[in-house]
Amino acid sequence: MNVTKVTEDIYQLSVNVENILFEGLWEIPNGVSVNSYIIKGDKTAIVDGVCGWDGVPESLFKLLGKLEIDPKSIEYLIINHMEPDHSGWIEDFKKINNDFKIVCSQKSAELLDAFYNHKENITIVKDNDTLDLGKGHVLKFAEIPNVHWPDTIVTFDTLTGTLFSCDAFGSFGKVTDSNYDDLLKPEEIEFYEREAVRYYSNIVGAFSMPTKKAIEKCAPLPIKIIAPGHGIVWRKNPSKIIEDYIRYVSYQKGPAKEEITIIWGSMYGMTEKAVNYVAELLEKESIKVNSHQVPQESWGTVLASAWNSTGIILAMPTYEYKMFPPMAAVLEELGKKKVQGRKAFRFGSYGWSGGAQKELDEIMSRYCMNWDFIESVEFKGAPREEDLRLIGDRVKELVKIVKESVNN
Ligand SMILES: Cc1cc2nc3c(=O)[nH]c(=O)nc-3n(C[C@H](O)[C@H](O)[C@H](O)COP(=O)(O)O)c2cc1C
Repeated sequence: MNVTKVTEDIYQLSVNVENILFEGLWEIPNGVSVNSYIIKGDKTAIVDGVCGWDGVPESLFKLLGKLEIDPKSIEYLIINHMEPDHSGWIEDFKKINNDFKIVCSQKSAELLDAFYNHKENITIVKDNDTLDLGKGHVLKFAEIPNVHWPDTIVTFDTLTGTLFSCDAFGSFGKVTDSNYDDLLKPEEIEFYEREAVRYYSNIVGAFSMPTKKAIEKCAPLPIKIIAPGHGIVWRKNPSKIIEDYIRYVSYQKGPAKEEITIIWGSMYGMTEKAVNYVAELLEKESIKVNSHQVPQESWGTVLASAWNSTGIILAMPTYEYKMFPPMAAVLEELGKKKVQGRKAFRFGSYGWSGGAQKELDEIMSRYCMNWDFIESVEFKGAPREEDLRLIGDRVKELVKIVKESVNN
């Protein structure tokens, strides 16, 4: 647990979570932080909570003691959204203070009842409602539904210009007590940028349109600091994470970066021979390439690369008259996350009937993915010289199309 000062009267309590699948599903090789904030006016408020506090209430007492905060003095608990990674601690919080008011959206209040059977002392807030904590800390609220739960709000401290943005502007990656952009080295900022794409594509990406609306809604606020529910706090250059998020939103429909992601699977190495040929060929082209074998690599990793990439190469054989199953699973997930408008090419081996291509076409159409494909190459058994040559020509054509579409 890290306890740090964000700015005058505002503190962050943050916990790193590791060795779990986030949402029970997404691999987080570099962990994730869950951040909570305390605002000390004449009255004290806590914004969101962190799940997984150990030894509550003792450890929490100790931490709040460090900040010279009497837990019983916390008058307001502001719930930006009810997802249990931020709200799962309410029961524990009640152990240290049972006399507090909850501030949240109408939808959060309904979820609070459903998840924790809590109905008392709730103030419902809507767009532009305010809460005066004293000492100039007037908090203003804005509803940003579906970023990423339907009940989500952001809380803005008008005195310090701090936006408590919940899941918006968040990233994966565990933090230290230097989790502020002004305290991090450029390579550490790059690390969090990679983790932000992974977080965005895995967790928020399906809600890119609501995220776009949320960014537009927050734009008029005089934001000086962005304090998200996950990842680092942006104090020196908050516009960096806003601009990054604007890019991530736009990547959903493409074009994205000048990158190609190869997603491939192979049972007996026939398709793999052609994948290796393509990988060697691409080394000579000046374009960034990510290559992921399924099912060996996780959905989350594949999705993060695909989100960033304008070009996608799919390579898989036919399996029981359909596509190699882990490829179908990954592609369905890309479809559900609405990864659209990619420039793409597919090749793969078959034994007798084929069938992979038919399922690929069905998935593309079912999820309205709108990928622009160069004609596929299928080969029986092992790829011959002429198959590899044809595949190579089409890969070069893809590189050209990707570059043109990014630079137009
Ligand atoms: C379990 C299994 C099911 C298969 N089903 C089909 C099929 O329905 N139609 C077909 O044309 N080939 C089928 N094949 C043959 C493969 O597509 C062929 O062996 C191909 O070369 C495998 O490529 P890979 O080594 O890249 O996995 C199947 C192979 C296996 C092992």
